[in-house]
Amino acid sequence: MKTSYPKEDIKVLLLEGVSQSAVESFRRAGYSQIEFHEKSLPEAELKARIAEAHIVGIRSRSHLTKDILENARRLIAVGCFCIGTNQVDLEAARALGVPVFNAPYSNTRSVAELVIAEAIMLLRGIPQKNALCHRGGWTKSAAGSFETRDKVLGIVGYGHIGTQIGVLAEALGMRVIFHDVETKLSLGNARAASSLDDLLERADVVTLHVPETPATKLMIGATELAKMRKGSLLINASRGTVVDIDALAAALRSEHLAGAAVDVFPVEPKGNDDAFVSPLVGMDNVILTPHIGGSTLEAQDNIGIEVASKLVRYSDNGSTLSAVNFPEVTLPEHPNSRRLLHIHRNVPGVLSRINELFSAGNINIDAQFLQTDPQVGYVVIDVSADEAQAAILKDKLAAIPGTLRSRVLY
Ligand SMILES: NC(=O)C1=CN([C@@H]2O[C@H](COP(=O)(O)OP(=O)(O)OC[C@H]3O[C@@H](n4cnc5c(N)ncnc54)[C@H](O)[C@@H]3O)[C@@H](O)[C@H]2O)C=CC1
Ligand SMILES: O=C(O)C(=O)COP(=O)(O)O
Repeated sequence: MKTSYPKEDIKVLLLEGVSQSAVESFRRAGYSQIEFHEKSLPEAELKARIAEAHIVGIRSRSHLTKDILENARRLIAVGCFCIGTNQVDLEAARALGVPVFNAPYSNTRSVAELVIAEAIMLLRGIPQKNALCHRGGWTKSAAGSFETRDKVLGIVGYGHIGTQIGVLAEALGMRVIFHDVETKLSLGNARAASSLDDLLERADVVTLHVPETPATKLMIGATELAKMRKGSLLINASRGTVVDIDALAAALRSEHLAGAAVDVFPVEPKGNDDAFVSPLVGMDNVILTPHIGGSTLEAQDNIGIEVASKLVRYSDNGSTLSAVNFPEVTLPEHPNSRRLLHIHRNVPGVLSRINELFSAGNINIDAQFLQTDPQVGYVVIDVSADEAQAAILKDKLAAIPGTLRSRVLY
């Protein structure tokens, strides 16, 4: 399918070593201009590279701020090749007419498996026993070692990952309680705690699976850690901003907590060559992992295919289904029509200007699709027009006041 840019002119910028399955998906769909970087880029370079790109693919490291997005004048869409989308200013992207896609389930299982493994390891005191053996020590003892069976697992954020962990934990015989801001269907025998405090006071292992939002920022600080049971364990594979890391270090030093497993940090190295600095470094009872909760080959492969296919679909066909910041439209193929895409500020008068344009030009509309949210309107118009007429229509659409982005698909 031909788009208003010939496919060979569409520039795809892929950062942070997204899976090769993404590169292959773009190539199979006919995209040849693919710039691939193993790492995230420093801010100035990111700004410069993204200004040239039509499609950009990132993971959790690259921060797409309002300033960077405003500079990306050619940008059609953003793909987060991960679950979290907090690294993108979604409001700014929406206001610019740029849909953002992610992979909401493809690494769920990988995070859940890691958390279950960590719960078992922490309950057995393996991190400190392992560290001691590496130093030539030997403590064969059952002191401080427990089975998971019958222990209480407290899940904070009972969404895709939290529920998956609950199911796996029950298979081990754990008792699962959870806390969420939404009312959630309990899976298996899991029970909602009456509050976050209730959960913290009852759980042997607390595991965090909330997104990064203003409400979750530092939601686990000194006060919350003090409410956890003496000798209990904390796992954080959500976002580094959720836990006050200095307060966690203090709770571990005072032995109020028996151990922790931490995958995400308030400040993370930009790439594999940069140094990792944290107050938790050197604590034998802490499992430290470099934000690899979702980093399995299976997950990355699936994410590459899933997000690339959403980006290709939007680029080729205009469908925005499952965009996280944008009016969602599922579109049929349009074999016998030219398809015009018009994204505009949702202000009075834009739609009537669009329709006037077609009636004045005596152009027959084969199909029209419209979806709006309070800020943005997305209208898709299939017309019986030849290539030249469609190009003229596209220019006229782009000149309508309030237009954010417009494209034509031939
Ligand atoms: N370590 C890693 O590599 C990975 C980390 N993640 C992180 O895990 C997070 C969760 O992922 P999913 O389970 O897929 O998301 P989800 O959206 O399915 O679940 C999040 C749950 O948290 C709840 N929640 C939101 N704010 C809350 C609050 N203030 N208090 C209590 N509950 C609250 C929501 O209602 C929802 O049920 C992601 O947003 C991402 O930041 C995700 C994948 C990999
Ligand atoms: O999926 C997520 O939200 C993650 O945190 C995983 O991020 P990553 O793709 O490993 O940088």
